[in-house]
Amino acid sequence: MRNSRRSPKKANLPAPFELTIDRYSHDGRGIGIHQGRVVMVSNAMPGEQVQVKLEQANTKLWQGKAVKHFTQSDRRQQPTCQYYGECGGCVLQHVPVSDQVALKQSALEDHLRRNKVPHDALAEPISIEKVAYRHRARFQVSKKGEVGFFNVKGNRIVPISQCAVVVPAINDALIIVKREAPLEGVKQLELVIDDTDQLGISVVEGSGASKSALAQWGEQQGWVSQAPLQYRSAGAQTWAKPGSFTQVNRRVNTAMIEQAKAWLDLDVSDRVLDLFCGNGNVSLPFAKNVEAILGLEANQEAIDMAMNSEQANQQTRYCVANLFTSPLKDIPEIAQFNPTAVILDPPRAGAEAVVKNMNTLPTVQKILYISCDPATLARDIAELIHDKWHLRKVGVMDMFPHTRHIESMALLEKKKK
Ligand SMILES: C[S@@+](CC[C@H](N)C(=O)[O-])C[C@H]1O[C@@H](n2cnc3c(N)ncnc32)[C@H](O)[C@@H]1O
Repeated sequence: MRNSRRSPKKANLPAPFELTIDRYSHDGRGIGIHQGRVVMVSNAMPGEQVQVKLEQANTKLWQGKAVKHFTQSDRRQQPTCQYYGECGGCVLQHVPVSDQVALKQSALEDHLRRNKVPHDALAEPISIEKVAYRHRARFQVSKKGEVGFFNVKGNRIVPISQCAVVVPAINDALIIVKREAPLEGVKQLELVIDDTDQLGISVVEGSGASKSALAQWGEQQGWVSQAPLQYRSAGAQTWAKPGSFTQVNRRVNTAMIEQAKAWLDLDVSDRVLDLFCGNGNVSLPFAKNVEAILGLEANQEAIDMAMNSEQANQQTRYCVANLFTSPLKDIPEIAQFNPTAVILDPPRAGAEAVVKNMNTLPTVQKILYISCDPATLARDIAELIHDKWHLRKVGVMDMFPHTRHIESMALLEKKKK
């Protein structure tokens, strides 16, 4: 009942109408005003005159897609992927990459403004690869055994034969998987390639039987499913098993770590606390140049991987901790550590509980925050600058070109008294 009042059923949605697009939304859709209502339109760019077919409408916001372009932006480019418009992944392909980066920057600035975070000009964005950048990809598998990605609405699988943003080796592996792999009981699978060109395969979602069947089949192809894969970024070696978190864009990952090093500017007297450390990807490259590293992370397997890195030594320690539920002061490993710098790389939910407790770590002078959601980043920075911290640098990293994802990095320094 409540739903039908807020959002009319499809049949009751207003008929298609003409709209002038004024600006981009945070996620790269076009925005126009129709009869006093904000309308967000996919596949529409500022300056364009389009016909909008509504897909959802509530009292404040209407959402739809452009089904006809009466005028087109001269910035519009022809999408190269045959699944554009259907696949929910690379929805910004009609926008040149430089404009995609600019709109991600303006989304970040808007979140900072809304959270009343003053800042200087954004840092130069990290933007490197435009296509074939993903070294790890998760594919949905339908009940009929079709392999692909979810559609734009996320309610149907679009079967695909090739993906323009994965590396060629994963596209080649995908052909073999579709042709030969035992996919019964598999709902989602991952294909990944490491920095030694070893392929990995794993079932992310599916029955127990499907996991062992696919693993066994993968091993017959010379691919791994249980053994760790090996990565090298910014001079450090890390491990991760297929199906585990790794930064998917290897070149942007290296550039991100190099930027983290340059911004933090640490020396041999520094003690680094790496929160949400995963397999140590960001902090292990600091191992030779600082006094000590302590990494905390919820996932035991990731911690085991960090401890097995070539860079792990007497001065590096990685431990399991739930950073959403345990106050920093109650985590015993931190109590004796006296960090001078904190690296924060949380999931999309951000690090609210951590930043609210940052004053329990009085020795910290610098915080480097890596974020996959500018809304929670801006919220958390606002909390910090309210207290003892200055925002020194902030900028975007185009980790996922053509998609709506926005990755950012911020550096905060403690205010001098
Ligand atoms: C964006 S990843 C970053 C990982 C790592 N810094 C890297 O670059 O590979 C976020 C990490 O936060 C971890 N995480 C999620 N929830 C957590 C929690 N409640 N406490 C601690 N770690 C958590 C995830 O397991 C994941 O490894």
